[in-house]
Amino acid sequence: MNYIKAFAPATVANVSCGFDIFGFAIEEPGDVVEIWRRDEPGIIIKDIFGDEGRLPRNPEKNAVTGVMIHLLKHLGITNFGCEVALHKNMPLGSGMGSSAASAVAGVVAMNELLDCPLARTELLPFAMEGERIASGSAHADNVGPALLGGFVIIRSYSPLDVFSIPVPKDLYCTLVHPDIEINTKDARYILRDEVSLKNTISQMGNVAGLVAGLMKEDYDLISRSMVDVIIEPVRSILIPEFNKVKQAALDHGALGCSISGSGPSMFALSRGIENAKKVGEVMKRTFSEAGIESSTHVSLINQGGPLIMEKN
Ligand SMILES: Nc1ncnc2c1ncn2[C@@H]1O[C@H](COP(=O)(O)OP(=O)(O)OP(=O)(O)O)[C@@H](O)[C@H]1O
Ligand SMILES: N[C@@H](CCO)C(=O)O
Repeated sequence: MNYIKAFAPATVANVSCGFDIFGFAIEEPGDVVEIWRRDEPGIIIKDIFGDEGRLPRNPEKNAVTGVMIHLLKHLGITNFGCEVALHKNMPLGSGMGSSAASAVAGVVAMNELLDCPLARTELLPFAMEGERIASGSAHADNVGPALLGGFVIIRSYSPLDVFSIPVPKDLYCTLVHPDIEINTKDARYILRDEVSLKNTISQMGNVAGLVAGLMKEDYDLISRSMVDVIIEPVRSILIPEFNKVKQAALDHGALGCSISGSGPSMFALSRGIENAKKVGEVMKRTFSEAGIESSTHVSLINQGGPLIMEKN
């Protein structure tokens, strides 16, 4: 094979109470990566579209190619050469798993170009290295769902233990991205290292409730469990109008609403597409009343993850 074009989706990490351990993928948007094999060894970034010239062109510093370098090294391949084009279809520092979508599309495309020496699940540690390049932390709650699809749980980081759980068929996500930027690195830096026993107990109850609610298709339990007493109170101060937007979503039928990843995007879960759309409209309107432009995506939970769009 000489050419591969691959897609990987945006993701919602944390899902309220599950900091660094819960995430799910949505259907659109997502990043697209193209790779062309070439005769000389070495990876070259040929083009990046949609980043306004802001992303690193050095292959080691860009998540999309950094993961390819890690994969080739692991496989002991030293004489391989290719050119890479990245189509960025989501904003940087968005909380939509922008760096993760690039990393997953990159590692999946490279694995395909090499005739799939590794199974999809085995690509996860390499995709996580893309997150380390982007934010200094190799968290898996964006790359896990972008790679595997579905609602993903990271039970343990060491050893890595990651799996998907079923979700109700009529569960929709509304993702609203206000036109501001927050870097994951900064949003992690402001978190406290210590958590009180009281908050730990609340959070554990909600984590267990959310998993059970999703698996039992119990919408009320999902709703009661979408509470984050540890991270959201600290990070929400970085998002203008957070409390108003959240309240508007809840008042209009959302099961729950919180920060997507490290923000500034906010997500809500709703039962049925009509509810999810209505929730999106009020969230957007509430941002807009404060003079903040935003974009909205309404989607089922993406069960498929990445796609090979073309190969030859
Ligand atoms: N291919 C890439 N796509 C996006 N960001 C990248 C990429 N490669 C490197 N980066 C760097 O990663 C940083 C953005 O990553 P960050 O994790 O903050 O944003 P995000 O992926 O949108 O957020 P989140 O993980 O909260 O959803 C930027 O500083 C950017 O320069
Ligand atoms: N779990 C990570 C996700 C970043 O998108 C964080 O919240 O920092």
